Amino acid sequence: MLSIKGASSLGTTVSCYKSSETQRRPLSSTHALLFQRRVVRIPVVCCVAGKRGGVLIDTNKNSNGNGNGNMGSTKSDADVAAAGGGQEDPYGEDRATEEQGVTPWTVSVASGYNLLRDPHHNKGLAFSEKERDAHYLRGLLPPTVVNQELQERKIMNNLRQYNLPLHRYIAMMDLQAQNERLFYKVLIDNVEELLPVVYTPTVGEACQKYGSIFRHPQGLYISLKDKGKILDLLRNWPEKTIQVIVVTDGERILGLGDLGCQGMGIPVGKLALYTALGGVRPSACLPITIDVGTNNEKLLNDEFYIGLRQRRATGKEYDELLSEFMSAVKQNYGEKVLIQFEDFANHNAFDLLAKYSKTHLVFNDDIQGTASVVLAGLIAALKQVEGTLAEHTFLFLGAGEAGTGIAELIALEMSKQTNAPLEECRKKIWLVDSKGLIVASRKGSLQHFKQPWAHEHEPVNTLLDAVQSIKPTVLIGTSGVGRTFTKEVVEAMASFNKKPVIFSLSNPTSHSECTAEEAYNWSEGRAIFASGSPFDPVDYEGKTFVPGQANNAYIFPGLGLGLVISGAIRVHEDMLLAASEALAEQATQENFDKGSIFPPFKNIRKISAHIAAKVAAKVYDLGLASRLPRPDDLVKYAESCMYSPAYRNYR
Ligand SMILES: O=C([O-])CC(=O)C(=O)O
Ligand SMILES: [Mg+2]
Repeated sequence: MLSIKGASSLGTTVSCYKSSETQRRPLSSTHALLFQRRVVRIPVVCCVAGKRGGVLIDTNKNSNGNGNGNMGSTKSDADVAAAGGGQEDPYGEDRATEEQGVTPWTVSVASGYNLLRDPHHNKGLAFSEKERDAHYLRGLLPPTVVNQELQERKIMNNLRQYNLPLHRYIAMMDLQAQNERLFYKVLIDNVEELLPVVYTPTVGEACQKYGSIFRHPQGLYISLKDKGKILDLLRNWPEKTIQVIVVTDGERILGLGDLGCQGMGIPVGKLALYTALGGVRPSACLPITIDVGTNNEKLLNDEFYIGLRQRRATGKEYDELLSEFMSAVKQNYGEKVLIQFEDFANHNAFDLLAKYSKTHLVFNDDIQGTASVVLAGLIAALKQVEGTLAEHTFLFLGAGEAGTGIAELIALEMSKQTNAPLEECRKKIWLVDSKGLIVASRKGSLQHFKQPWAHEHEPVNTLLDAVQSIKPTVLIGTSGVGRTFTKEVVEAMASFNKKPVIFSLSNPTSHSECTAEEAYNWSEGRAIFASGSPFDPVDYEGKTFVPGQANNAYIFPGLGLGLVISGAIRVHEDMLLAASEALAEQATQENFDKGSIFPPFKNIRKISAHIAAKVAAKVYDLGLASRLPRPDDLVKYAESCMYSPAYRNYR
């Protein structure tokens, strides 16, 4: 465990120890070197409670070299709660006292001008009079002192003045870079309004224009040029205790295709949600983009493009870079860091997941996260439509990561419910790709992830013909192509289903297979509809429908929190099923009455805590947890671990 040993006066040299509760030992020479390299040479002022203070900026928060600062901790839930949010206070920052020393790994004290420019500690006008005196801020701020609530009101007021969502996005990113706690406070308190800004659909536009709106670097960029040096790059990142990494290679950003290095907006956005929705500490989150080039001609010719100007590396070159990356992550952060693969193209996504799920704690959001949220939606939908999962027939438009991932999880759940073999359950599920219905006669030319879905049937070329021939009760769009659920398709669904279940999951909004309005209008208000990107409520013949958003943002923050708090070392499909059940349980009759099969996002932190608890319980049951003992009340424990964005007082 880390500790900071006090130094009582200006300029005092601080001795460095890496300590555990029972043992202290001096730093090794390598650690000392590392330490020196990063020391910001300004006088060390603080650490003794009651003396003139300072804000500790620990620029080299190294732990035990594998990022498992608190592994095996047996602190009680109450201790964790007292630490004030986040996962077990990995830096010891909330617990430093005179009795309990903590190591000053390159500790310096932010004060004055630097403090105002440090996003982790800056409070802007909310610095109190006392803090302004203690931290050399006098004169650097106008005289007024305001609280965080007023700051939040001002930000929301400003954001609402912007007509363009992209301008709101830029303003939010600027806020994150200036005052992290205020950013999260604003996002958490206004989640329904701001989710479409920091996440889909606006993040899609931001990625398309990322080069020209680029102001300051976010996340870690690893490119082909860094081959052989990835471990060094990871060590350049200022935070050492990382719990969640979201990584993309930018090849399939939402439904927008190859955006190369500009895909960085996605890991940044997803991790903002890990913190805001799931309560993982921001300092424990690391967004990464792996730049292996892009095949997007427009970007290659764009003078503002920020990535490598070359076509994508493939084959051995690609595999070797990814393999070096995965090894470096494990070496630097240990076994328990969660790596979320995001927006990789199909041809890499399935292989990466299959390869690394055996050796790392990995999860593919587009395959597994989407599957888990859609299954939750179906479990909830079946409370309104008759029949069990196995009694329904499913048709997908799109047989990529989302389509096959959802199909597989549905089949798995069906198989668990009925004890029927998985292969039999798969036969209830049909997929259409760009070449028509996936049928047995196409097997020879199908990519491996589509093959389990090639059932006996004569060839069918169009979606409409497939709908008329298969007569599905559930139609799910994961094609990435907008407006493909035409009037004829929706009307056909409504002609043989009392309540057709229709999910248009492609993102962003412009790629949705149909709009909420179309689904309700064309089905005479009978559709049970959900979409991947948000749609406004729809009035149909005097009734207002509030369409649900079947977006993986419901699942990954809670799932990740559950994995982190239990110290999981591998992801198992039962954990995804547990997450689906937990989410489905949170939808109420009131939501159903309004036409939504999902609970509102405004309750997302509570929902995430429930998901985390169910996932963690599964991790413990499967013997894959490394954080022992198992807490008695996992929901309470999950809640107690969640980061809170309220300002801290600086002594
Ligand atoms: O980001 C989202 O909204 C959902 C998602 O993962 C994708 O569409 O790739
Ligand atoms: Mg995605």
